[in-house]
Amino acid sequence: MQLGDRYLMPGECMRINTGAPLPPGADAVVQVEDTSLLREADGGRLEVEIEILWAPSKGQDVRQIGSDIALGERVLLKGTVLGASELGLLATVGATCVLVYRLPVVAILSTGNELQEPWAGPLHPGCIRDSNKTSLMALIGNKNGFHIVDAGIAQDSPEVLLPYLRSALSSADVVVSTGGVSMGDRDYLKDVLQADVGAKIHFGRVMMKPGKPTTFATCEYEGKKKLVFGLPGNPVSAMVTCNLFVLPALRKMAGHPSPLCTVIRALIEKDIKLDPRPEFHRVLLSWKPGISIPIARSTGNQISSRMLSLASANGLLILPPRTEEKTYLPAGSEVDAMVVGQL
Ligand SMILES: Nc1nc2c(c(=O)[nH]1)N[C@H]1C(S)=C(S)[C@@H](COP(=O)(O)OP(=O)(O)OC[C@H]3O[C@@H](n4cnc5c(N)ncnc54)[C@H](O)[C@@H]3O)O[C@H]1N2
Ligand code: MOO
Repeated sequence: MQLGDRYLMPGECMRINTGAPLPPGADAVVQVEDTSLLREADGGRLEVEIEILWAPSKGQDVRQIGSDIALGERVLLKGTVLGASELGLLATVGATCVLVYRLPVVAILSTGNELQEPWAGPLHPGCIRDSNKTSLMALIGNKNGFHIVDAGIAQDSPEVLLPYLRSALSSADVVVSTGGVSMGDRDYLKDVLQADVGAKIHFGRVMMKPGKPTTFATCEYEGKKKLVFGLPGNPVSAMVTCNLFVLPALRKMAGHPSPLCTVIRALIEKDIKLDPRPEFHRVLLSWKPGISIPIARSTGNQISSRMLSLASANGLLILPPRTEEKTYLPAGSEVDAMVVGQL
């Protein structure tokens, strides 16, 4: 008998697969393993009589029409981030064309005479490999899904920096540079931004560790508003300030309803000395059996050049500045921790 051939009468049943429509007249589904075949015909091709081993109840294993999505039900709210499940929902209802925020394009620029491309062979005297661009491209692009442009490595001179900056501004909505924002005599970024690009510097120093020289500017370029984040050159400082300033701004531009990083409470494993600046201390957060709050283990020496302090970290403890009365936090203290990696 084919589905829809005729109405099922009491005492009759039909074999169907999961998800198939219910034959007219049927009001319950019994799993095949709860039946036993009593009689067959046509050399086993026809099932004539079965026994149902457990009495079914009405409506058993039947998904009512509208039980997943009711008629007229709203499947997504405006401002929802389209993750895997949300995209699947849109596919389910055939909504293949939806209005979305355009993701910002981010140009990433390294600055410094001492920088060599990581693939450029052995280091020349006095040089180091540019690691910031790789880290930031991975964090902003691969991990957070924004469009990125490699804006190169600019030498520390206004004449070289300006064309790099112009090209970055032209190709992106947001420019993220590293280096050249502190007090050195070759730190030209702020000057070039103000004098040559007409940018407004909103802030150029922040009371935090790491990240003191973090700079934020906006400008009008080729008729469009652009954002410029001048992050410190120290590799840890660049990554921490990217998490703190750049990613929330990008999420906001992309219409994210909650652009800030997730902050949870954690217990510090050992005493931590406080710094005169509020500090973002790199830690590994993990849970011990029977304790519901995570334990924060410091990743060791916190100097802002030491990427090893960040490589294994999944959290940044938000530590208060040192005062005369409070110079350290004792082991077991509960503090806020920003989540920056897989927990
Ligand atoms: N007189 C002062 N000097 C410094 C201050 C200050 O307040 N007064 N602040 C210090 C702090 S804190 C930081 S952080 C650094 C940041 O300075 P810049 O942002 O101008 O960065 P650079 O001097 O260009 O570089 C610092 C450090 O990082 C290395 N670096 C730079 N770019 C990269 C890269 N792409 N990949 C890997 N490493 C990079 C660079 O070689 C330097 O060693 O200023 C302090 N000084
Ligand atoms: O503020 Mo800097 O980023 O500590 O080294």
